[in-house]
Amino acid sequence: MKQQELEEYLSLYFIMGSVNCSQDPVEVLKQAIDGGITLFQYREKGEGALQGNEKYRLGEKLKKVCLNAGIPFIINDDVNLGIALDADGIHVGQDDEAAHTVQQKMGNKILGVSTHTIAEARKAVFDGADYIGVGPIFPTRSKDDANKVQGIQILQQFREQQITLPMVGIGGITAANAKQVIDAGANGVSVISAIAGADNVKQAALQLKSKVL
Ligand SMILES: Cc1ncsc1CCOP(=O)(O)O
Ligand SMILES: C=C1C=NC(C)=NC1=N
Ligand SMILES: [Mg+2]
Repeated sequence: MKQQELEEYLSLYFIMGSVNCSQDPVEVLKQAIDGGITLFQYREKGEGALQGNEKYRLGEKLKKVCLNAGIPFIINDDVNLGIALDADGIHVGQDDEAAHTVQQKMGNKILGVSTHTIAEARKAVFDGADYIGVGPIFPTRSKDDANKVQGIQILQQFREQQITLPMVGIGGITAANAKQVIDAGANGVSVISAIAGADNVKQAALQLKSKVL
């Protein structure tokens, strides 16, 4: 996929698993798509997350929704699930399978890597990542083992250090702070609770979308 095309997909990158939703996850995804999300990551993780066949079956349903909407479907962490579901890409953290082996397994699928330091960002570039997730930018309650809060300056620092790879900010991003994340140099924002936890999911996505365009 061309860098320019991927940068557009990264504009409003919704991440969600059953743990993050009070409503049916399939309905939440449909409403988020109606609200204008541009990319989706299935991240089934944390207390009470689905496992095995249940995880696979929900993934299958969510992938179908993305396929119908023309939205790329990314799997978090679980490379085998990504391959089994023929996902459009995989997102891995520093403690997951190494990016370069995932690249080999997934062929020319989208490869995203979580980074928290300039060294990790440079390694992700070297390993062939297509984009990097950078954060947590603001305090977050959606990841219990999140690294320390970085603020938007980490995004500015990465650009100053000539990291030109597409990148999204993640962590505590809402309609109130999304614009600063873009102004600091991110190509888009990654969001879990501001959309998945909203009473009106479609409205929440629409509001965020208006801040990142
Ligand atoms: C997966 C992840 N990585 C860094 S913070 C985070 C959680 C983001 O969730 P929220 O958008 O609800 O703060
Ligand atoms: C931890 C993460 C960081 N960034 C992105 C985009 N996804 C993740 N799961
Ligand atoms: Mg991970």
